[in-house]
Amino acid sequence: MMRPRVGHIQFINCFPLFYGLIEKKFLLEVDLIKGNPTDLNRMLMENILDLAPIPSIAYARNYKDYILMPDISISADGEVKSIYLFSKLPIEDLDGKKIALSNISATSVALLRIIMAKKYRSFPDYFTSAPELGAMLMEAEAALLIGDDALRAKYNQDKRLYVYDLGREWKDYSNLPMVFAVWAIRKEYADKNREQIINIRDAFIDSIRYSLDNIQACAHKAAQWEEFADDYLVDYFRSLRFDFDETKREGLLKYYKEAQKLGLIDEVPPIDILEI
Ligand SMILES: C=C(O[C@@H]1C=C(C(=O)O)C=C[C@H]1O)C(=O)O
Repeated sequence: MMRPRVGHIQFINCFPLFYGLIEKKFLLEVDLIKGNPTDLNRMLMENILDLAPIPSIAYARNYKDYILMPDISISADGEVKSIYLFSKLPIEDLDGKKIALSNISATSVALLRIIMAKKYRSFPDYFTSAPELGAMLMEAEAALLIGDDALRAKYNQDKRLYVYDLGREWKDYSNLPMVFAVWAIRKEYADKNREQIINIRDAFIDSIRYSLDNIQACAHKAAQWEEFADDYLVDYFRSLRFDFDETKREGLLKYYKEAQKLGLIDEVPPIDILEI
């Protein structure tokens, strides 16, 4: 039998999922393929992967081919600490101004458009850019970074800039958590491989629990090749949410409804979760 082909987001936010797997040697039983979230979605579409974490908005665009893994997501209920708008002006003053968007983000790009339109009644002039803050701010009034780029830029924050956490902005607007990534499974694969999926789900849940129980060691390892102090990542891992409970699903549905109203997705998909 083939080993399941599982995607892995190459961001620090996924480290707690990964750390326990390394420690417990579960990695030997799956083929783990790394990439950024948008690449992983493409590989899932092309049947190079069986299941993968993907930007939550990518599920809305491909839901007919996918079913969702229960119980895991990458979410935040308030501050996310790795999705920031860095701005030269207060956010209230960005209507009609240029905003540079990280080209590795899908979910947060749409989230920013929603927040600007609904919370601030602003319609900036958006353009996509490589995720390099200095270069972005040469051309734009504000810049959106996600993942490790955002963690690094915030760690070395330029005090002249206004900084807005999009998890916080969303919570203030909707009073709900925000789901940034979901685990999508190809439907064909899900139909035939229930046992494997249960094993993978359980391994991830064990891994997250192990990582959070050993959070100092986990953060120390994640910070190994970075300039961050361990505690910066301890704090980060504690603000992320890795479950996919009722209120997360409610938050996700609300996000999809808002995205659909702004024409960012064609339809609001059902939150179709594999029953296992
Ligand atoms: C929390 C994060 O969520 C990520 C944000 C994504 C996006 O904006 O498209 C996609 C996947 C998530 O890993 C982050 O990377 O900072």
